[in-house]
Amino acid sequence: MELSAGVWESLKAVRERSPLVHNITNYVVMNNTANALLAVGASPAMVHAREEVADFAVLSQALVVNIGTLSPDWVEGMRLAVHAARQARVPWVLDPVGAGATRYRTTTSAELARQAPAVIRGNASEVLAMAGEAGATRGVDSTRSSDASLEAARGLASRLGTVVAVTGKTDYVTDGSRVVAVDNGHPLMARVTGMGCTASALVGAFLAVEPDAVLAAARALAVLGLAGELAAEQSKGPGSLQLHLLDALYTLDEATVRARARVR
Ligand SMILES: Nc1ncnc2c1ncn2[C@@H]1O[C@H](COP(=O)(O)OP(=O)(O)O)[C@@H](O)[C@H]1O
Ligand SMILES: Cc1ncsc1CCOP(=O)(O)O
Ligand SMILES: [Mg+2]
Repeated sequence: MELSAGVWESLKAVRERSPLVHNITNYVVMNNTANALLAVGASPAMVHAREEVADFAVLSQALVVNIGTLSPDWVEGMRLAVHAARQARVPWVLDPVGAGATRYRTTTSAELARQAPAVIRGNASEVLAMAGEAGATRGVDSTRSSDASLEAARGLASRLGTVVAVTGKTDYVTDGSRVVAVDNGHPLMARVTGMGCTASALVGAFLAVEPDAVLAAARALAVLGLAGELAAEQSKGPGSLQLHLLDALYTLDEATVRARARVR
């Protein structure tokens, strides 16, 4: 199948099956992420207590672990959720927010990355840091282009036997040998916090309906990027972009997806 053509099939499947997506994510983005998952047709739940994460992970069709506002209790919850998800063969996504900025973020990301995530989705700085390049990260935003981290993404994917999705102007998804690029998106997206976190959450929803993790991630990123383009056409700035993005995710139709998804 031509790569862009599969985007609609997966979006349709998410809408029809409404997968339950378990998120352990950060305080900053919980609301945006849950709303984006609902808008795309999935069913979000934000569940992080150590006492319940394992039970919840096995009820879900995908787990998304985002270390954005990590603390020891939460990291323990992440470990328990990932362990349960792996046992139950529930695919899971790692978002290593701010990897490289502090030792705690870098070591926690590295530890979780060894637990067979289906996809690691990060920005260029985070992927470079996870690949071992010191000094690539300043905070949670990227200082590098996705192009500059593609080789690091390939190496990381090969080393871990996983799929790495590095986002930015162009998004790249790789398992170390295959590389799929997604050209959808808009620069205004980088001015709204939680856009990458939303990307990771949508990757979770698409993994629930598409077992090929490279395709699932690329299709999710195409949907988010295209929704971002449509939203930007109606927005004066980041505030209205956030609002219009949810409407665009909800109203995306087959003709628009087939005409404008740019996956190669
Ligand atoms: N300059 C840009 N042009 C087009 N799309 C962008 C740009 N920057 C970010 N995006 C899009 O915004 C989403 C979030 O990515 P990114 O900003 O890389 O993550 P993070 O928020 O984790 O730093 C991705 O889907 C990406 O394609
Ligand atoms: C600002 C911030 N600080 C800690 S987590 C977070 C959200 C980061 O979200 P994203 O990586 O999607 O921009
Ligand atoms: Mg991020």
